[in-house]
Amino acid sequence: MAKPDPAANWPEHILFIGCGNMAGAMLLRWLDEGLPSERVTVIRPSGKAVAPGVTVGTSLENPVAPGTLVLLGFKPQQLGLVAQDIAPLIGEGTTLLSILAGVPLARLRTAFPRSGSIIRCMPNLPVRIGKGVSILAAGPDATDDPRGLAGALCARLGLVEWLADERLFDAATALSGCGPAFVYRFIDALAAAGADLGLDSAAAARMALATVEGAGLSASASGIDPRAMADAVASKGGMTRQGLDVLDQPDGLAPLIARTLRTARDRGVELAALSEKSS
Ligand SMILES: NC(=O)c1ccc[n+]([C@@H]2O[C@H](COP(=O)([O-])OP(=O)(O)OC[C@H]3O[C@@H](n4cnc5c(N)ncnc54)[C@H](O)[C@@H]3O)[C@@H](O)[C@H]2O)c1
Ligand code: PRO
Repeated sequence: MAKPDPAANWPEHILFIGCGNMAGAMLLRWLDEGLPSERVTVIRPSGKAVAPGVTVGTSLENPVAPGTLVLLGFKPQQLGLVAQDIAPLIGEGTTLLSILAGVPLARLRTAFPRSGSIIRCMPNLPVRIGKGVSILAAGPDATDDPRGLAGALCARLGLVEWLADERLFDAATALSGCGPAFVYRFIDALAAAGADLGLDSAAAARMALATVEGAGLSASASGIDPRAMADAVASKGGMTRQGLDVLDQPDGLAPLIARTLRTARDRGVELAALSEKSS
């Protein structure tokens, strides 16, 4: 039987424009998954190495070859300045995958008028271990192959959700793009509350992290609704219900999280405006 080709099902080339925390996590996961490193070029002002075998440069000098997937991994506020330099080098046959928070497809098309299909992607940091979430949206000018390519690449990072209505992109970003930070805050708060009750603070931090990890994994393994999972923890007449009653008060956890997501979502509109101003 023929050996599987490790280079199969990857784009001919992936060009990263900017490769910090988020794009770096995506790249390292794809390399772990078998993406041949010689197919990757990274452009970043620092010129610092990313991973063995990956070519790194400080600026884009030559036209990008058709068949290349170009991942935009810099900050939304830098769009105008970066596009001014690189857009003339990105033409037909390329696919643009943008992870820029807040920046709509229409703005990306204006910045990269000659590029092939443009797809918006909102990943989150757990992609590094294949447990991420990637939200995807494409405009009507995106053809089937680039959509399939983006979907397949993101499937290697964890859950993929396509959004039919791009207007919900900032809401989805607030939930899963920003979500890990909100969960990390919860872990911190759980640990601090335990320490406040007299536990050793390092032990409380270990317990809080393992509790959130175990709770997430068991909810996803069981497929049971989290509300029912909470009820299973709350023995009748026991301690948990008293705690849940505090969280469930009218000014408790639900309105706090709703306000958190709304505020994060609304920043997307401001980022879109800043991406307009940066040219
Ligand atoms: N951090 C996250 O969890 C997360 C999640 C989803 C999406 N994003 C998006 O990812 C993008 C990057 O965010 P980050 O948190 O990784 O920030 P970061 O600061 O870690 O990375 C930004 C990268 O852009 C590079 N850069 C700066 N100027 C550049 C230029 N002129 N040309 C090319 N590269 C340039 C920097 O060197 C750096 O590597 C943002 O658009 C953000 O909205 C981030
Ligand atoms: N990090 C990016 C931001 O904070 C987008 C989601 C997570 O804007």
